[in-house]
Amino acid sequence: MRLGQAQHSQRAQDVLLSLAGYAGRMGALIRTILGRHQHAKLVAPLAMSGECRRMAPGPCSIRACHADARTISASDAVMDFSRPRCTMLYLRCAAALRRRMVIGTTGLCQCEASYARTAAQRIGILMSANTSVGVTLFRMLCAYAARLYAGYDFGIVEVHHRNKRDVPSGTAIALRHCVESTQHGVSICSLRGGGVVGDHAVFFMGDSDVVVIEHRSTTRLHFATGAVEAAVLLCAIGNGLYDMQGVLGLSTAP
Ligand SMILES: NC(=O)C1=CN([C@@H]2O[C@H](COP(=O)(O)OP(=O)(O)OC[C@H]3O[C@@H](n4cnc5c(N)ncnc54)[C@H](O)[C@@H]3O)[C@@H](O)[C@H]2O)C=CC1
Ligand SMILES: O=C(O)C1=N[C@H](C(=O)O)C[C@H](O)C1
Repeated sequence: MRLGQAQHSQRAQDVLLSLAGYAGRMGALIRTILGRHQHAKLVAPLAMSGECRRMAPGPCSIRACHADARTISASDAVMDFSRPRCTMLYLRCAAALRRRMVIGTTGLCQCEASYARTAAQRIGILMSANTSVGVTLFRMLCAYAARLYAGYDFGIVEVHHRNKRDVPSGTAIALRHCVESTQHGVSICSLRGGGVVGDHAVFFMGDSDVVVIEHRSTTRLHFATGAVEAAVLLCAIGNGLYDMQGVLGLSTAP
C-alpha cells in the first residue's frame, strides 16, 4: 500500500496544495509528482515574480512573492521549500487562515522555529529538514546505534552541492539531536561542492574500531515523494507540530 492511501480513503476529496518555492530545485520535482498524483493537486504555485517571467513567458498564473491570502485559502495545506524569510511569510498566512503547513525549508533560526511551535497550536505543521522516508529510517537507526555505542565518540559529516545556503544541513542538526540524547557536544563537519545532492554519515569512534552509518541521496526524488505523502497525511490529522516519524506513525526504534 502506498503511504497515505489508508488515510486518504477517509477523505472524499483531493488534497489541495499550495507550493512555495515552486521554481526551485525541490519545487520542480514536487510539481511533477503532484501533476500525476491520484489524491493531491497543486492549486497555488508560489514563486518570486522574476521567476514567473523566466519560467512562463507571457501571461503568468504564478503568484508573486507576497503571501496572497486568497491563493493560500484555496488550498488545504502549504508546502514550503524556499528560504526561511519566505517560510515565515507563508506560515503567518497559513496560521491566520488555519491551513496546514509542511515546512521543508532548512536554516530557520531559533526564533523562527519557535514561532512554528506557537503556530502549531492553531494548525497542523510538519517541520522536517528531511522529508525522505529513507532518511527518517536512517535517523531512527542512528538513534538506536547511539544507545548501543554509548561509550564511543560520535561525529557527523555532511556533504552537499555548492548552491546550498545553510551550514550545517538541517538533517545533520536533526541527526545531532538524535544522538545527543546519549552524548553531548557532537561535532558536525560540512563540505560544499559540485552537484552532491545530500550525503550524511554518523561516525561512532571507539579506541580500536569505528562504525559509520551513512545515507546517500542519488536524486532529490525521495525528499519530494516523502513531502507530498506527508502533506496528504498531515491533512488527515489534528493540530500540532509533527516530524516525519510522527506523521508516518513510525514507533521509536527498540
Ligand atoms: N526537507 C527536505 O527534505 C529538503 C529540504 N530542502 C530545503 O528546501 C529549501 C529549498 O531547497 P532548493 O529547492 O534546493 O532551493 P532553491 O534555491 O532551488 O529553491 C528555493 C526557491 O524558493 C524561492 N523563493 C524565495 N523566496 C520566495 C518567496 N518569498 N516566495 C516564493 N518563492 C520564494 C527561490 O526563488 C527559489 O526558487 C532549502 O532550505 C533546502 O535546504 C531541500 C531538499 C530536501
Ligand atoms: O539543500 C539541500 O539540498 C538539502 N537540504 C536538506 C538539509 O539541509 O538537510 C536535506 C537534504 O540533505 C538536501
